[in-house]
Amino acid sequence: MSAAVRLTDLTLGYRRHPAVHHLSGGFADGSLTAVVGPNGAGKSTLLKAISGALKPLDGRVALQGLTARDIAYLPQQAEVDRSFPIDVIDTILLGHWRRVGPFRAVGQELRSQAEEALALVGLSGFERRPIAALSAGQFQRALFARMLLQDARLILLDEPFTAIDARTTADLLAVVRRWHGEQRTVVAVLHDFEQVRAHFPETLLLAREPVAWGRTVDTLTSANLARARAMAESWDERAGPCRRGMP
Ligand SMILES: Nc1ncnc2c1ncn2[C@@H]1O[C@H](COP(=O)(O)OP(=O)(O)OP(=O)(O)O)[C@@H](O)[C@H]1O
Repeated sequence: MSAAVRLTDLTLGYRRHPAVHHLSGGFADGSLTAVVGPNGAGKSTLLKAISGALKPLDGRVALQGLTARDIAYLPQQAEVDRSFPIDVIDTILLGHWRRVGPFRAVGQELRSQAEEALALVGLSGFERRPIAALSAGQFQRALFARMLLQDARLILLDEPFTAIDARTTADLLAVVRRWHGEQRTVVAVLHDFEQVRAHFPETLLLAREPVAWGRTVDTLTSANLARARAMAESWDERAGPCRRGMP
């Protein structure tokens, strides 16, 4: 299977402090992959780089046949500002902004698609509710509805089920399965290993450097997890620029 996203000797960081070192590999087209690892392992940083929001310090992210409009990116809930005075249906319709353009009116067909997406995530009847008045789980459902409408080939989810109740998680996992069934490429940062084992066939175990990447059964072994923990214990948060590969 060809790779939708290929990473080549990728090094990422902030103000030249590396957060991900020398990562090479690919997310196969249509694959469903969990990215796991200790706190501070660089998981969110990797998703930001794939989405195009963060420029690599070194190496490259190559998107095969995909442009920015083919990517849907769900940041961690804490990074989303909900104080904006907008209701649920307009939030969902923003998922279409790239296709419709900012100045064209939203037609009835689009509105029906938005309502269908809301029904799929269990939010029918919430169309006119301001987003500030949704629970965390309802808001996450709304963001999934927006991604359904976006119709993206590559879907990046950063801790989509953190602080979300079991029922909402089950409903949103069904949406992830649907995307997988439609051969979209899905990459999700997750912390719950049981959930990963049950629902995600591929896993990248990251501890700033890749510890293992492949089938979940081969990646999430106790030896690999112990290695990732040991690597996390030796991190120096004030480490300087990465010098590996430099003369
Ligand atoms: N905007 C930023 N500016 C500076 N450093 C950052 C920034 N964002 C992340 N970092 C640092 O980069 C490293 C990796 O962070 P990242 O958030 O990617 O890890 P993570 O694996 O997603 O962690 P968690 O599981 O805690 O969410 C950490 O040392 C973090 O402090």
